Amino acid sequence: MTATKGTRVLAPGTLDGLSALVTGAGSGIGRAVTVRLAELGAHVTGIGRHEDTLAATGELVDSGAYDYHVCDVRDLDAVSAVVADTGRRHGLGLLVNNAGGQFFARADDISPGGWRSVLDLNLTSVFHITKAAHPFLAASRGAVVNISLSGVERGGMGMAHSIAARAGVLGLTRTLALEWAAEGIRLNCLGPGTVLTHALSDEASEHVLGNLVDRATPMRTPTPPEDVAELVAFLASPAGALMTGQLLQIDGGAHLGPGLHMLPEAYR
Ligand SMILES: CCCCCCCCC/C=C/C(=O)SCCNC(=O)CCNC(=O)[C@H](O)C(C)(C)COP(=O)(O)OP(=O)(O)OC[C@H]1O[C@@H](n2cnc3c(N)ncnc32)[C@H](O)[C@@H]1OP(=O)(O)O
Ligand SMILES: NC(=O)C1=CN([C@@H]2O[C@H](COP(=O)(O)OP(=O)(O)OC[C@H]3O[C@@H](n4cnc5c(N)ncnc54)[C@H](OP(=O)(O)O)[C@@H]3O)[C@@H](O)[C@H]2O)C=CC1
Repeated sequence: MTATKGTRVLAPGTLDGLSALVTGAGSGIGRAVTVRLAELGAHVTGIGRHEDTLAATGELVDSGAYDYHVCDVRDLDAVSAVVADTGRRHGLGLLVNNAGGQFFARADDISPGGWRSVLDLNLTSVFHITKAAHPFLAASRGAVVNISLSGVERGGMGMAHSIAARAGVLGLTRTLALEWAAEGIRLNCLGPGTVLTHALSDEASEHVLGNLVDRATPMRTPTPPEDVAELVAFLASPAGALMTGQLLQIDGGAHLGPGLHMLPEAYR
């Protein structure tokens, strides 16, 4: 495995005056996105369930550039209220739907409750948050970035619920890109490959590093969260003004390889 370091290319001040809302801002990709948006001049409001991690993200950015709300994105009334509060106080030029996750299991082992839980987190919450953000995004001619998965269009073993949810998000993204285009609102999906955040640390490293990175990623490198953050910032910047309805893979070519599967036997 070769690891690349995150790369910063956008100029300081690129996002001056932007107000952004980032779900899952307390860790991993969401934290990297929050830090980079703030560095580029944005004000960021973070959402997550754990106050300690959300507060720790705040220690990485200039004071005044960040605030947060403790909220479960599956609590649709509560999260809609957070979106409205943020929009009223700061305006809203960028929504990053990043909070997400799943357990890894073959489809036969996913119960109705397990299915509902993952769909609620990765699809239903995205619909409601984005809808709540609509009036504020219309006022700012703003943008939405939905964090998806590399390979969402091809399937991934052990992730039937999550892949179905992210495929739903892709359909939602493209539909709203059409419905809201006249208001100047743009929506895109990013598909990271294997990102070595703590969320994957419970998985056997032999599988994550040996199979997902070395065997299933043509460039044999994980995706740095900072690279995902730079692409989010690009899409929010004037340079992304004509990009909408896209799924951008940022995965070292993993979508072209044998697939990212969460069942190790897929690689035997
Ligand atoms: C192409 C590919 C690209 C692949 C791209 C490259 C690799 C990608 C790797 C992706 C990495 C990430 O996304 S990392 C990101 C994020 N972090 C995570 O995913 C960890 C967080 N995960 C979670 O919190 C949970 O999985 C999740 C279900 C979403 C949380 O929901 P809840 O808190 O509601 O969970 P619970 O109440 O405990 O359980 C709800 C139901 O789910 C069932 N359930 C929970 N865990 C279960 C398990 N291991 N096996 C079976 N069933 C399970 C329970 O039995 C319940 O069902 P009933 O008993 O029937 O009611
Ligand atoms: N790591 C990887 O390899 C890849 C990850 N992704 C996706 O990127 C996104 C970020 O993942 P990553 O940074 O790796 O993992 P993390 O687990 O670090 O991030 C997930 C974040 O979402 C928040 N979150 C989870 N559930 C909820 C909820 N119900 N309400 C509010 N916030 C919630 C968590 O905060 P808290 O627990 O405090 O609520 C956490 O900050 C996810 O959608 C993931 O599926 C995509 C491709 C690959």
